[in-house]
Amino acid sequence: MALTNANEIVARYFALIPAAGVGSRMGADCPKQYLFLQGKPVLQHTIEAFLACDGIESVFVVVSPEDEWLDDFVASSPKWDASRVRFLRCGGNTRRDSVLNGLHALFLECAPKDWILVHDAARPGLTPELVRKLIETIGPEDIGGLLALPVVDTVKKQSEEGVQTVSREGLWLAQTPQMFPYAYLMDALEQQSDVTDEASAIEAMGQVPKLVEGHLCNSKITKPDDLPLVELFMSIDTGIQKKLF
Ligand SMILES: Nc1ccn([C@@H]2O[C@H](COP(=O)(O)OP(=O)(O)OP(=O)(O)O)[C@@H](O)[C@H]2O)c(=O)n1
Ligand SMILES: C[C@](O)(CO)[C@H](O)COP(=O)(O)O
Repeated sequence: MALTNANEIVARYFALIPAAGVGSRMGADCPKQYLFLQGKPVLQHTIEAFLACDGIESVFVVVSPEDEWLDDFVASSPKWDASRVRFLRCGGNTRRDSVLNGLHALFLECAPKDWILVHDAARPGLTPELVRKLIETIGPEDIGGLLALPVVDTVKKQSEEGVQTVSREGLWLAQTPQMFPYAYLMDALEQQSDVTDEASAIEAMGQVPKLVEGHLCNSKITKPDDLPLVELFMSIDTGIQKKLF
């Protein structure tokens, strides 16, 4: 717990990276977080995006207890300070289970109001600028929020009745990080087991997460075609990306 000189509790920022998926839609011979982009594993890019942010106290990576690639990954990664990067072998059957198990594992490290930035390992194009933008946009009066992209294309909904055009007004595509206070997030995920992201659990508690515009460079690697797209964004000079915000 951080205290100011006046003994006031200062909320800290931690990154929690769910990296315990198998990448079934990618269909690779290893989980997609261990595939290489720009000469580095996807997971290393994601970790380093947070390490480049001074305000991030530590990065916790949740992997599967059965993960057989982690040891080689650690051996070939930079020798990160153990106080800044920690691997937690507590991944679960769903992304929500992995995140909740990770939060439980941090019970003795995090104070209730510490901010947890949950970020998909499969989003390696995250930039420090986007992390800072999220942190700076969410104030102490907010329950928290997430990076997201406003929908700019016409939206079609396909059903047994056929295809309908639905209004894009107010529609956003959720990204990550999704940033919420440690205790509130853990409580929300305890109560909501069938959610695909943290913000859904917070919404189910009657709260309104803040939507902060992200960027396509922060797209999730899900299928094989996503790899060259994300890699292309990684090759764009960061200066240009800064101008895009
Ligand atoms: N049980 C799970 C499932 C997913 N994830 C993580 O959640 C993020 C987003 O999930 P997704 O893109 O669905 O990854 P996978 O579950 O690996 O992919 P798939 O659904 O294609 O199997 C990924 O970083 C993934 O590693 C996790 O930590 N634990
Ligand atoms: C959390 C997320 O990336 C927000 O869009 C998305 O819900 C993850 O979905 P997935 O099916 O677990 O990839």
